[in-house]
Amino acid sequence: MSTLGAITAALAFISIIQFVYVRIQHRIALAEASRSQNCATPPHLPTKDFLFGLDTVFENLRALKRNGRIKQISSQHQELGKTFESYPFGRRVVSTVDVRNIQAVLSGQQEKFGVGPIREHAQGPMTGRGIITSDGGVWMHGRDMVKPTFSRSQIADRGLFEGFVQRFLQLLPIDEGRIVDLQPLFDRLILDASSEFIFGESFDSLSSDCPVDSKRFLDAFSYAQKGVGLRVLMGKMSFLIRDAKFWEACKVIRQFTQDHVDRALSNRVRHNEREDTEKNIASHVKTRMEKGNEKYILVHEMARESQNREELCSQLLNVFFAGRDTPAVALSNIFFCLARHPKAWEKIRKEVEGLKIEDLTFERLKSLRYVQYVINEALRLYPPVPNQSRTALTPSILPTGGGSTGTQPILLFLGDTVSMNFYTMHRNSAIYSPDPNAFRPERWRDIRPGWHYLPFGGGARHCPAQQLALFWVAYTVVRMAMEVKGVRNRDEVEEFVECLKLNMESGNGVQVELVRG
Ligand code: HEM
Repeated sequence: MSTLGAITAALAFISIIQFVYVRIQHRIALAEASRSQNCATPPHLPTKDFLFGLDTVFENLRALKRNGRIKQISSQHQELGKTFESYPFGRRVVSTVDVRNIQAVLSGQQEKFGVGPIREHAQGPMTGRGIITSDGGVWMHGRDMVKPTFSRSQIADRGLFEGFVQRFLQLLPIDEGRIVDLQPLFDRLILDASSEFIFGESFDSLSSDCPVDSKRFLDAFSYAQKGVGLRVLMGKMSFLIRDAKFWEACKVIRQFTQDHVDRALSNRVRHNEREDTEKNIASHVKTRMEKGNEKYILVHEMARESQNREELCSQLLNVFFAGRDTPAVALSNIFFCLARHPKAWEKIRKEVEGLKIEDLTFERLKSLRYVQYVINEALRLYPPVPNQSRTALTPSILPTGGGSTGTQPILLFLGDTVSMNFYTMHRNSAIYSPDPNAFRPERWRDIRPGWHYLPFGGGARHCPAQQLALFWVAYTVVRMAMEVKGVRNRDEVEEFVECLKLNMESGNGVQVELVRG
């Protein structure tokens, strides 16, 4: 063995000893501190590897590979209760579907929990630090920057979205007796709408001439997204991944975004010269409402709040990362259910009978009760974001889940992870009976589940784009109901095959045949 090899082996050995020592210390400290504060540990996920939990890691990876990771978590909860702990790679993860714990993490004690320790490292090279990756000041500033635009987007130009929907409808093979997978088409619809909203220029993926630089950006984005998934999995060991293409993709993404930011900043200078009489944002909004059809573009609105090129670029990429496809996944999951429940589609058709395109305002869509029930129900059963994690930024206490009765508080140490599974929580029979696993939109007539229903998250970090996303989703459902009489399932597999990338979508797509109304 060369000298270098010997030094590397020695260093690796010392690191392992150090790791083991810290783990043992951590477990002893945890047991002692728990006792002194009347806390108790929750049930453990059975493991043969008490130090590194490698069997847990491999079991999780196998479940992911056979498209069953979320179902695996659900059955672990069925076996072990609402809260349990495991030690993948030796790190403590407390998994919970108990609403009291979830509320504490996302709301009551939210300042004690963060996303930064996992996301900044994994996603930072791609998007930089911003609203999605970071905690504290960077997160708060991102939130302040996007908030006004998202609340104003409700009065945004509907005509623009209608334009995208018309292109989308033209691509549907209605009455052709052909099977179509709606999933990639929804993806293109939302990509075009979200790129227009975020960058001010649609990627035009629904038309055949998608511009070359948009295509390059998108390819780089998909590649880097996969890289981020792997980096989340590998955690601190990510330095072992040797993938030059990932870093090249990150460069392409940032360059593309910087060009848009530069344009927005120079527009702003011109805009200031023209409109230096504008006194405040409120009067600006009023002017726009009077004009009626001006567009809301995130990069322009954010350039009002900050002129820092790097910061703008990172915050924009953070938003694009969160919103590029989630509404498309929501639409796919909704149509997955509708294709299997023709009666629900009939009821939607009945509800939209007589509506015209110009009637489809934000308020009108909200008032279509059955459409709203269907959306709620599909997002309950198949939430696009089925799982969320937070890392303890300081020692903290979860209110419940510990001890033999599962009711004692649980002590968390700095660096422990809390993993919350919304998919399982959304199927709680105490809230969603009868048939919590069945698609029954009518149940929404009588239930107000509050914290038991979190497709858009909860607390300070809940989705700031919820209303905009629900508008896009409801608008598309209604426009399809105006054009299409029958959505017939043509997928031989009846049940949902889970495909977990960053979101959870149907692994078999949404294979249907469409019949004109
Ligand atoms: C149906 C579609 C959508 C769903 C189901 C959804 C779901 C969520 C969820 C569950 C969270 C919370 C994540 C957490 O707790 O860490 C979140 C956060 C976020 N979403 Fe959405 N989202 C959707 C659409 C969008 C769109 C269209 C955009 C942007 C155009 C967007 C931008 C964001 C941002 C920026 C955050 C981070 C908020 C923060 O950390 O303060 N989302 N979303």
